[in-house]
Amino acid sequence: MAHPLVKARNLTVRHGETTVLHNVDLHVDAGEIVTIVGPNGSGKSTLIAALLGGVRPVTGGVERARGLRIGYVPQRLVLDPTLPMTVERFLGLPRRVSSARAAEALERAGVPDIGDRQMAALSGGQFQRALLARAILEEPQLLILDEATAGLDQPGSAAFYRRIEEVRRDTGCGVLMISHDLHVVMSASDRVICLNGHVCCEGTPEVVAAAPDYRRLFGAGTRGALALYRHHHDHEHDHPHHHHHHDHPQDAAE
Ligand SMILES: Nc1ncnc2c1ncn2[C@@H]1O[C@H](COP(=O)(O)OP(=O)(O)OP(=O)(O)O)[C@@H](O)[C@H]1O
Repeated sequence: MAHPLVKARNLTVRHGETTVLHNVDLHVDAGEIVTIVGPNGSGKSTLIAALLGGVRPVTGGVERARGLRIGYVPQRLVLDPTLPMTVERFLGLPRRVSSARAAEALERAGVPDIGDRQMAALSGGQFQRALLARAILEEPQLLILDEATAGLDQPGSAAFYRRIEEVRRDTGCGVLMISHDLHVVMSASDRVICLNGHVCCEGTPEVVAAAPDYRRLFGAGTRGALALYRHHHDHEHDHPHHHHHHDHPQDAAE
């Protein structure tokens, strides 16, 4: 295996008395799109916080490639709606960037014309694109997105993920994201990790969609997502990889 950008090994994390993550292993290589799916409260955000270094594991650890540049798109960011701030100025926080660089990042994020708009006046989709543009400005080797399409409609989130794929293609960055949008996940990811306090199953979207643990967690959503995946990825089912742990399946469920 090539040197991963980030690698978590045997990660166990507690919040107070509750063990939120049990022995989680995960890695992301350059150029691949890895998506974490899992029910509410299954530890997805906690896992990302641990990878970013914001949460200390009880056991195990996280290795990042030396000097790794990470671009992070949060689930949401609340700005004071009365605060006047243009998109361009927002992109210059915390470090000022030239107008040319800001414009290029907006172009990459698919919203070339919003630089002079007020942040408070953006639609949900435009706002998330502005967050993506800000993450791109870091020239990340690893882009991490925590439910970046929450609140977007299906075409909006599909368009957002297409942008992510283009950024990956153009820059070669690795992408790690959390998503609840199973249809899109199944068509846009190289690898899917199904989390429920531990890694229930992982592998190509097709392998995960067929896994009993995934079906038990997501039930009816599975078939349509898989059909869509087959439609987009006909004949691209190489290197399936998939493992199971049947112990404590509901540990982290709320
Ligand atoms: N700072 C915290 N202090 C105490 N408990 C926490 C904290 N953050 C998260 N938890 C708990 O840890 C568990 C996992 O939370 P986490 O936010 O990682 O889940 P998630 O999979 O991202 O959920 P969602 O899909 O709802 O965003 C939940 O039971 C949550 O209540």
